[in-house]
Amino acid sequence: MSTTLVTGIGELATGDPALGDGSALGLLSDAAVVVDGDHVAWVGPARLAPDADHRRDLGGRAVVPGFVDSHSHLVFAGDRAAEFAARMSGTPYDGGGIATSVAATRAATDEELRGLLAARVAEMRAQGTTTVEVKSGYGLTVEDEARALRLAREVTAETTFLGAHVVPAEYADRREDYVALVTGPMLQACAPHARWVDVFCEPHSAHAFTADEAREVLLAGRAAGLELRVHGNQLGHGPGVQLAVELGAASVDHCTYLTDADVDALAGSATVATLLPGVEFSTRSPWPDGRRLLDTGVSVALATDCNPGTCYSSSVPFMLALAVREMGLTPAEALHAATAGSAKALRRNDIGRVTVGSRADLTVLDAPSYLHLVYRPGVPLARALDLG
Ligand SMILES: N=CN[C@@H](CCC(=O)O)C(=O)O
Ligand SMILES: [Zn+2]
Repeated sequence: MSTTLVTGIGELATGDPALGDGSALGLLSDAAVVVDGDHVAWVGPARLAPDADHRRDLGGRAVVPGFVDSHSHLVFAGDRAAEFAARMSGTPYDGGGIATSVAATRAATDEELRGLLAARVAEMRAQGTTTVEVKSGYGLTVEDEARALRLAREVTAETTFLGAHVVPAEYADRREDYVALVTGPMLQACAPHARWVDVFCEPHSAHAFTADEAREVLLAGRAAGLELRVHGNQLGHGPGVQLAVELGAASVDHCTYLTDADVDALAGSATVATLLPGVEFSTRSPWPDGRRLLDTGVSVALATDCNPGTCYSSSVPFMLALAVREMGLTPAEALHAATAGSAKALRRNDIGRVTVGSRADLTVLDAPSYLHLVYRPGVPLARALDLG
C-alpha cells in the first residue's frame, strides 16, 4: 500500500483536542497528514512531516474531517417540488406526501434507483461528505424495502431499515397488520442488508407510529440484531425522545419540539440528539434550541435528512450555516456536530476526525479556515479530497 504526504494545509481541524490548539476541533496551522491506503498514518506540523511515496500540496487551503451525514433517505424516485411550494405558502407538513414518493419508488426499476442513488452520493461527496447513512422507507412492502436496502448497501455500510416510515394507505384501517408485517416478514427480509432500525414515532401525524407501535418495531429490530435510531419530536411534543433514551438508541433525530424533561433525559443518556435544520427550513417549522442542548451537556449531531419531502438538500455546509444562524451554535460547534457528533450518532470512532488510525476521509475547502463554511453560505467551498 503506498503512502501520500498531504502538505500545504493552512489550517487542519483534526477533531482531537490533544492535537493543535486544544479546542474540540483540535486546530493545527501549517499542518501535514500522511495517508497510508485508506487510513491516516501521521498528523502534525508540516515541518516535522515524514517522507512518503507521493506528495500532494493543497496550497494553504483548510482541511476538515470528511462530513458524516448520519441521516438521509436517498433511495427514492420522483420529487415533490409542488408540495414544497405549497408549504412555503402555508400548507403544513404531515407526512402524507410520503405516499407520493412510495408510488414513484415502487414503480422505478433497480437500475433507475441505483443511478439516482449513485448521483446523490456523488453530489454529497462533491460537497465534502465522506460517510452517509441511508434509510429505506419508500418501499413499504417486503420486496420493495429489501430492494432499497440492498441498493443502499452498495454505497454505504450505514444502512437503516425504516419499514415503519408511515402506515401505507392500504393498511390505514388495520394498522396492527402493518406493524406485524414490519416486525415479521419485512424485518426478516431486510435485516441482512441493514445495520440499523428506525421508526417515525409521531403522534401528531395519522400516518406515523405511536409510542407503543414504535417500541414494538424497535424491540423486534433489536432482537434481529439491528441497532436503534428514532425519528422523534418532529411535528410536536411527543414520546420519541423518551423512547429513544429508554431503549438506548444511538440517536433521536429531528428534536424540533423538546420539553424540559426531554432535554434532561437526553443530557443523562448515551443517545445523541441529531438536529436536521434543513427540515425546519423546508417545512417552515420552529428552530430547535441547539444552544440549550449543548449547554445542558447533550451530545449533538447535525445531518441533512436529504429526502424528497422535508428537505431535498444534500449540503452539510448549508446545515452548518443554518445551525449557526438559527440554532445558536458557534461555527466550531456546528462543524464538530457534523463530524465527531454525527460519527457518535453512528457509533463510529474511525470517522469524523483526522487522527492516526482514523479513516483517511479528508475534506478540503477552497478557503483558509473552516470558518468560511458558515461565513460564506451557499458558496461551494468544500469537497472530499480524492487521493486516488
Ligand atoms: N419525518 C419522516 N421522514 C422524513 C421525511 C420523509 C418525506 O416526507 O418524504 C424526515 O425525516 O423528515
Ligand atoms: Zn428522516
